[in-house]
Amino acid sequence: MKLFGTSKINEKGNLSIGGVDALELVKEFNTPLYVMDQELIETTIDKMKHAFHSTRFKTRIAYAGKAFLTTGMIKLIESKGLDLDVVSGGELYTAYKAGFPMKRVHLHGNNKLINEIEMAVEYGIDTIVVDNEDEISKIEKVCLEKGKKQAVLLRIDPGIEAHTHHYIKTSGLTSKFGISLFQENLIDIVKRLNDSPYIDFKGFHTHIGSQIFQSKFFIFALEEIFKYLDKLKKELGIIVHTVNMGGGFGVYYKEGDDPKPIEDVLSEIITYTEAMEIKYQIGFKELCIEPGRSIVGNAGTTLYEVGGIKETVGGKTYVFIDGGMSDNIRTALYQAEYEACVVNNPNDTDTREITLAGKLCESGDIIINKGKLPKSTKIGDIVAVGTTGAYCYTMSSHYNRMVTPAVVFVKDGKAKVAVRRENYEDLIKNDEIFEL
Ligand SMILES: Cc1ncc(COP(=O)(O)O)c(C=O)c1O
Ligand SMILES: N[C@@H](CCCC[NH3+])C(=O)O
Repeated sequence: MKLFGTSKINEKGNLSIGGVDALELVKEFNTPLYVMDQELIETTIDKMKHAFHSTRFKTRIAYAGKAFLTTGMIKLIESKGLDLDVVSGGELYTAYKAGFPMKRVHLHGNNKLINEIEMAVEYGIDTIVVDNEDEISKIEKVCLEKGKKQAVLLRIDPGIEAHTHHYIKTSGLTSKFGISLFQENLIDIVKRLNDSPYIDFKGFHTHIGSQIFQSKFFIFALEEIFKYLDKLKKELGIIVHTVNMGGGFGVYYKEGDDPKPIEDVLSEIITYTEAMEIKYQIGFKELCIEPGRSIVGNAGTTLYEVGGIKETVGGKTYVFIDGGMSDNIRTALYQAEYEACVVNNPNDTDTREITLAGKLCESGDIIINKGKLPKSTKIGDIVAVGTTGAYCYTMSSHYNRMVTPAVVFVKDGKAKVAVRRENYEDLIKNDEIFEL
């Protein structure tokens, strides 16, 4: 398993993360356990901030909370000076309760509920990213009622087909997100936003998908947007303040993945935008991005205990773990691939092909298909699965009434609980006993 950040093999030959032996983490916090390498998150953010910088325009990085969000994570994001992208009332409320500055919050969603728009306007968040025409009337109505004006970006779909899994593409002519750049009445929508007394139209947003390795797709998207900004300025005299490029920067999951260092991708985007700005002279002032996975993905490791090993007559070897698709649905949903190791034997090269399977009542409850673990792997061993920092905790479920694992942050030899492990009482706390 490729190790990132502070993960290493310690003097006892065990995997350690943030200076804490993974076996000690298991003793204290049990399994399954999500472990987040705090230092790696912090250094990744620092690298991004350093690379995503221009002397020609302002830059902002908003962390996409959907990747991994807890109150502690929000505090970390705040301390690092990033903005926050939220996509529901629940995420917005978490940010509000965590004391995150609302002037650094951006709200997304293709079907924002009236009460979510009301919360956003009331809290005084920075930007609502308008996803479709119906939403404009909703925002205007809320602003009229509250006597406020709301800054918005319009999410456009530049029709760029990035090479990533079909389910995590968000651009293309049939996408559920945003308004196509090729939609005939786009210009009328822009005019409507620009003329609305309740709306401060700031510019455009786009997000072409997730886990994208080739930076050329971001460049293609930027090119389409800048061409459109030029047209807007020439035809309507509208000068756009902000362009938000979304997130989507790919990370390493398994052998063969070769993402460009994030700082190189971001520098490329800056260089290209500076060139576009010089070429078109459209007077825009601010470039934003919204990375999620590239901030937390490699920083997460999930620890499980092996409960059984089964050799099938068909020649497949299953290693059963005490979690599964309830804590990581990505393999079932996107055919995601991961690497794993046995925590007290991470470098053993005498391996065999295994299927790392969960304990849920579903044949597709697999974390790793065709993985490798030592032949010596046995019941009671602790298995670590790498790069589970993004979209695992946040996509966890209670299927089969599984409890959500604890999340711990590790740094400088200390582990801190970010989310306590659920217990069976938590599972029934909202159930009502009604008369039959
Ligand atoms: C609008 C928007 N912004 C940002 C992100 C974050 O993407 P990623 O985690 O791939 O950086 C997403 C998720 O794909 C998204 O839909
Ligand atoms: N949840 C997806 C990516 C995020 C999609 C959000 N637009 C994944 O795990 O890869």
